[in-house]
Amino acid sequence: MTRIASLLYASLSYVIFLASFLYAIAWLGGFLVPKTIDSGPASPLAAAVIVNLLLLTAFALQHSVMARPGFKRWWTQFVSPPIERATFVLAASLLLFAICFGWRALPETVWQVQGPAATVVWALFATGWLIVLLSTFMISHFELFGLRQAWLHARGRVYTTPDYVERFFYRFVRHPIMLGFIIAFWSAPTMSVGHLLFAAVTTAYILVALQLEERDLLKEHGASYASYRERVPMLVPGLKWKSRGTPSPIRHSEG
Ligand SMILES: C[S@@+](CC[C@H](N)C(=O)[O-])C[C@H]1O[C@@H](n2cnc3c(N)ncnc32)[C@H](O)[C@@H]1O
Repeated sequence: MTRIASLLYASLSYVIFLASFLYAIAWLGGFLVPKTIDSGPASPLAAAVIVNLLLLTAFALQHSVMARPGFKRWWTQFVSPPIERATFVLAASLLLFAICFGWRALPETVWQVQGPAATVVWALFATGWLIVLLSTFMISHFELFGLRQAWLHARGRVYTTPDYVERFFYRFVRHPIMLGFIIAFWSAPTMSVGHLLFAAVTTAYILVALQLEERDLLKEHGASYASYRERVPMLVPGLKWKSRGTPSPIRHSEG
């Protein structure tokens, strides 16, 4: 691909990501969009669960496989490195749309909160998504979504891998993006069976995916990431929850 074509491809992939991200917020919140998590024709319980689990598994597999360094090394024999991340983002966004449109509704209510409590839950829903969005800027938003790589290539600059960061939310937890997702996924004033299935499966997937991500981060950043892992909790601010993996050779006081 030429440099300009790569940049256009990455930009298009970013626009599709933005559309899928906004759609997913409205889909989960049950507002503004034609198809939401609880809308659509009724299906038998077993069929709905199987279809929904298959959709979530496709998304999880794409994310976990395509994000691994070994896969990237193999994959970049066929896809040019400056658009590798944009291709990951495009695949993830299309699968997110597939979840939104393919999801079989299971609208029976599991729990419901009303009045001021519902307002609090909506505020948590908004806070979760805001944490996700802000956290992407605290690491590197444009790197995460593949634009920085294509931009550097278009300008003829050498690509440099960004270092891991410990600023802002990353001072309090190591995975604020995933924390934001978990808050948003569980914050539903009316929790349906389908929404509960979605929240439970995605939370379980996040906990597994974080083990894989941290294993890669440890390999890439070595002792400095091991030290960060010892000092900063994984997901819950103030709660030191040790991840499994290589213990750090460095001793640090808890803080
Ligand atoms: C979808 S982001 C999720 C980041 C993090 N797990 C979170 O929940 O905030 C995944 C990318 O973030 C990168 N990453 C994770 N922690 C990071 C940190 N502290 N600083 C910079 N990049 C980080 C990983 O290398 C990976 O490419």
